[in-house]
Amino acid sequence: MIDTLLPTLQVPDALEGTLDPAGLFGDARDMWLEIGFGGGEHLVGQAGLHKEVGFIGCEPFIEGMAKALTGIEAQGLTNVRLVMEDARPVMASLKDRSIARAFILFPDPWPKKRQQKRRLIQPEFLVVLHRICKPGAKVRFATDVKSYADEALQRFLAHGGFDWQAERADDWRTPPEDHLTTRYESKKLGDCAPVWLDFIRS
Ligand SMILES: C[S@@+](CC[C@H](N)C(=O)[O-])C[C@H]1O[C@@H](n2cnc3c(N)ncnc32)[C@H](O)[C@@H]1O
Repeated sequence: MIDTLLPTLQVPDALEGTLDPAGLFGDARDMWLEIGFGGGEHLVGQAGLHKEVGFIGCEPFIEGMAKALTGIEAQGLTNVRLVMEDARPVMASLKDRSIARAFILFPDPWPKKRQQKRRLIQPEFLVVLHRICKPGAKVRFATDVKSYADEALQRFLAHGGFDWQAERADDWRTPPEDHLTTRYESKKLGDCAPVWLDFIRS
């Protein structure tokens, strides 16, 4: 059931591959997705700047959800739906080519070698991300962990359906002009300055 009154979204398993997110807002607007929005600073900030766009944010932790809801209410935003869940089943529920932009900002770094298999950016994750993104959709990945930056870049390019955005490929250490700083990013916990990888879904 999709709750259109509260800015939250429940996704039943039965919707696999069929949920058209544009329908959440009753029109054919572009839909942007943020995976692991943390406290929601970036999600809420972008939603305030782009009221014509519909946003879906996935974050399994209740503290982040509560923070984002507070921000949504404070700004009176009506263009955001939050899902308090692992993003992967949510992504699996979405229709092909239904997302115009996706953000994966400072995902859990799992820096130790034995933990790295838990990282979000896996080949099978990229298959689903590619399926749900429209051709030409922008996908932004950021991390401040060097081994994750290297691994994610290799995996995006190995997929074959994501082109590294040319102007950003020359300048991956400069925050993109349209970026809004996140809480985790400000903590500077990683082992390198943030790396910004912007891809275009081919
Ligand atoms: C390191 S924090 C970064 C949060 C935020 N993007 C920021 O930059 O402040 C990573 C976030 O991803 C969330 N997360 C981890 N696994 C996830 C998953 N499978 N789906 C959605 N969110 C996830 C965590 O709960 C956490 O809030």
